[in-house]
Amino acid sequence: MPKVLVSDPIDPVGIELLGQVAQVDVQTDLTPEQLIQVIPNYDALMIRSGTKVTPEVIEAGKLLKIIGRAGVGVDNVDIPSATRKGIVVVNSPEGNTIAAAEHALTMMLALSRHVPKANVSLKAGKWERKKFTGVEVYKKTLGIVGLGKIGSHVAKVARAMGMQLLAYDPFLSQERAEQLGCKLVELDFLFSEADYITLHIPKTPETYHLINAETLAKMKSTARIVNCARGGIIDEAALAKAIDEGQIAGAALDVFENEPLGESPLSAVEGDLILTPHLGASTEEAQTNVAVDVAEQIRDVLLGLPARSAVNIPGLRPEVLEKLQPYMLLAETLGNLVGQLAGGRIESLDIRLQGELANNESDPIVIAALKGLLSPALQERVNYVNAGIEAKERGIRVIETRDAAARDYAGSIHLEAKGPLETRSVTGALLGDNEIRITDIDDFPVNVAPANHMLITLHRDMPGIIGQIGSQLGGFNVNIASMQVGRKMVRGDAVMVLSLDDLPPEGVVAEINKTEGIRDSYIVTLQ
Ligand SMILES: NC(=O)c1ccc[n+]([C@@H]2O[C@H](COP(=O)([O-])OP(=O)(O)OC[C@H]3O[C@@H](n4cnc5c(N)ncnc54)[C@H](O)[C@@H]3O)[C@@H](O)[C@H]2O)c1
Ligand SMILES: O=C(O)CC[C@@H](O)C(=O)O
Repeated sequence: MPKVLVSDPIDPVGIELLGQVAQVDVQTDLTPEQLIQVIPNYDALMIRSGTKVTPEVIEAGKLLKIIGRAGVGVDNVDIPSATRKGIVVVNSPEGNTIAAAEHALTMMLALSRHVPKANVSLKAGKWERKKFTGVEVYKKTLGIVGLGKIGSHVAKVARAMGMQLLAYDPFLSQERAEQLGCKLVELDFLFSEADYITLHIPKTPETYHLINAETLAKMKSTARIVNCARGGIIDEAALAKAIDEGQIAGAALDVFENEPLGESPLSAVEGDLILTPHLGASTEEAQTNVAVDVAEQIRDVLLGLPARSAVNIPGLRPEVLEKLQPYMLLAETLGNLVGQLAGGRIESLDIRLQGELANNESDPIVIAALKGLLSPALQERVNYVNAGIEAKERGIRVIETRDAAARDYAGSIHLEAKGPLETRSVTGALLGDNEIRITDIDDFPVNVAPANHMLITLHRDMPGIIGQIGSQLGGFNVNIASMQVGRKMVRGDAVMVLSLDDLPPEGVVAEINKTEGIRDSYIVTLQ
């Protein structure tokens, strides 16, 4: 049974789900050193934002196949290291969207009405009504930085509260912003016009310290900032100074550059500053959603199935995945076949998507073809995660073309692998029940189902040659399950494809290559 380590608190429903297919160990108080010590025993790691999955953890995780982040942000996982090692990293892109958006809105309202301070005052026996006079959000301008899933929900609710909406998101269309009632503006304009600024962006090199002394200086003295996105987007020392000096009216933060917060200039702020300990996703509903979402993906990957929200392999919507999955298998089989035929060094792989496939997303098919191509050399070390990188590192140029006019099959894939000395090609299609058929080898038409063991010969079409190969295989005690010849002209060049019941012993190829008329022969293993 595979083993899963759960190193942050996860809703029991997720652990139960994983328990159906794996041994699950929950250890939520491991130090970084202890994590490195235990991780070699595990096939999967399930985390929230607490565990830091460093390059050292990934290096030590010799058996690791998947890291599941029960949440959105994967900035606590070293993705490049995981990708290089072929480890799938999955998250739950939508499970906590509502929770995080509602927390941002809660922070905005609590800040406007001094809720935390009024609560403390009242519990201290005071009745300070005038001191805690607040402001309304109605008719105020909200600047949303990042109009993705969470930002969009904030926009919908804020609009319903009567706020004017500005948004900055360089990756979003004007049309989408308008649908949400937002005016898409430049960042400086948003900073100078907004009464409230709420951040819903990832932490990237571009967004690090986006809010700093210089940008704070552009804001209104009545501006209030909410950050329920990621620590590090705000320069905390600059923010503390801006609040205490009255440069802005206040801020509410759920996330911090260092978590847990520890010693920080924020702790000493006397002005309006609300802090919560990364609670954005902490609702019962969100924790159930993310636990189930990620546990299901870990289960699937451990069972050899694809993950639906992998962050380091081409992401696919479930409906697209359902359609493309059989073609991915076809591409992988063809890649594997052409890789074995080409042998040795491959300089480029031409991938032609034909028929209905020409109008589909190609990334998953390209990745699957590369995985197949490299698997004769790399075996299980290549997978959907690292196939692209491995191909690039080997200098394999990938050329993608599309031919919607090809009509022999609904959809088919043609692969051509060029090496320094020769070029080999294969084509394949799917039949009725998504059954794979190899329909061309080196442009010779065939119609063969892939088999575990196959013998493929390039030969001259001449009387007696098929019988001779049959007898030679019989001499090696190898049983032939099926046989096909593909030729373009009588007594010209041809290919012969034999599906075999047994793996031929060493020496078969050398023996067959001695036969008159045989140009070359290959033992191929597919499936
Ligand atoms: N506090 C919490 O507990 C909590 C919970 C969930 C998510 N989050 C965080 O909230 C943030 C948003 O999550 P989401 O699910 O909405 O993500 P998302 O990917 O749906 O949206 C992010 C948006 O930011 C935009 N963006 C990227 N770079 C930008 C830039 N430089 N300037 C402006 N816009 C930029 C993208 O185009 C996208 O529209 C993430 O950082 C996530 O980790 C926090
Ligand atoms: O695990 C958590 O509670 C935080 C999750 C949140 O930051 C996220 O990015 O999904």
